[in-house]
Amino acid sequence: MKQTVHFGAGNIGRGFIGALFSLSGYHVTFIDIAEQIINKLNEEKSYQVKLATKEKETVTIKNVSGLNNINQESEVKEAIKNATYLTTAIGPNILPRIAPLIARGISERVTVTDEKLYVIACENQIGATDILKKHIFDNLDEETKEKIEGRVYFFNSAVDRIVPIQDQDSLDVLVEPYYEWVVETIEDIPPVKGMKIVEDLAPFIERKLFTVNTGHAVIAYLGYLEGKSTIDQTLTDEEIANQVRETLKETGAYLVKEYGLDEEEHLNYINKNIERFKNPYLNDGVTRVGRAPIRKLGPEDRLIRPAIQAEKAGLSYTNLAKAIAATLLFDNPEDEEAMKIQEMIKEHGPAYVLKTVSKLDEESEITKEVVRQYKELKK
Ligand SMILES: NC(=O)c1ccc[n+]([C@@H]2O[C@H](COP(=O)([O-])OP(=O)(O)OC[C@H]3O[C@@H](n4cnc5c(N)ncnc54)[C@H](O)[C@@H]3O)[C@@H](O)[C@H]2O)c1
Ligand SMILES: O=P(O)(O)OC[C@@H](O)[C@@H](O)[C@H](O)[C@H](O)CO
Repeated sequence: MKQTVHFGAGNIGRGFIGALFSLSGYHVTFIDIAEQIINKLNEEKSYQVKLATKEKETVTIKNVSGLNNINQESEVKEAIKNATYLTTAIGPNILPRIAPLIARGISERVTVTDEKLYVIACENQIGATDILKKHIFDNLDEETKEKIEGRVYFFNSAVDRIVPIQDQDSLDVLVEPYYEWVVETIEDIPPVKGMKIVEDLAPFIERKLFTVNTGHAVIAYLGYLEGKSTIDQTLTDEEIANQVRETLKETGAYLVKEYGLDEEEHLNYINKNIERFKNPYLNDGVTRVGRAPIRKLGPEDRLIRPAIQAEKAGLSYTNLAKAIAATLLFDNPEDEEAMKIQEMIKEHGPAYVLKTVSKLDEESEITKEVVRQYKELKK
């Protein structure tokens, strides 16, 4: 049986990427640090992916097993040796931590086989596979780096499926019916059901990140401020729903200009995504969607990059500025990054966060607008 290795047996790992490989005839070895999930995968050897619809359709995912990357290094390296694909859905911040083990696995693999290995990071981050590749290469010797040529391939990708936080006692995963997985390559690679191949990922990842994730962030942060708990519940608030639409008009104007998208088609894409957010069966929490605000305020991420690009293109970014201001007010005590931001604001003020986290000049027009809106929202 064909083999694949997937790092991160969480929501997207089990509910999307691992499931697609299993349905394409692969045995999926999930690698994770969560001992409970790994044990369950090895005991139960299958799980259900349940659709968040009225009918609650389910698909059984078979041929799965698990390994712990902390205490099963030799087994993980063996799995990497035998795999056709190596994918991740672990969170962008974790990529540097798993890279040394992947590098050791690849180093051993290229001494025993010439078979091709395809590495794809499935994270909400522009160029995530490039970043993972850099960390892997930092852990390889010169000889291995040369050997990798023509044997190990790295493809960037965009991954889209809303998967909320799950009941931790079961391997089953509730997912929305919609999905899109876009992979950038010009190589002729082994088929995987549901994987869409493109030559240029930029319009796909930016369209996804700056529509789905920007829209999601607006709902999460404004919803949190209003004391809402889920995304669909927040969207019943007319004012917030309108704010989402206005913000997506701003990112849309940039995307249409930058990538020559058809305006009407893009408006349909926005509307389709707003409908996805309204799914009442997902029960997706504002704190999950708003998680890790330091990452989300990064210069290349869903809020800052479209604001910078809009400003450069002479387009409006006031609604994006409001979303950024709301992010600065996300004070969820259970979110480590939110707490760090709150401490920074307390000591140095909001402009300092934008300077250090988002790399925005304190005197920039975007910073001034965000700070103005921060003060308004705080009232
Ligand atoms: N959930 C979604 O709706 C969704 C959709 C598209 C993309 N994504 C992206 O997919 C990625 C994963 O998100 P998720 O929602 O599945 O998160 P998750 O928290 O459900 O899953 C992450 C998994 O990684 C594991 N992990 C953490 N640190 C690890 C380490 N050092 N070694 C091994 N395993 C480790 C965790 O135990 C967990 O099982 C993120 O980049 C996210 O942005 C998520
Ligand atoms: O995963 P994050 O933290 O980057 O973003 C939170 C959500 O917006 C995200 O997980 C979406 O549900 C997902 O990107 C939909 O494809």
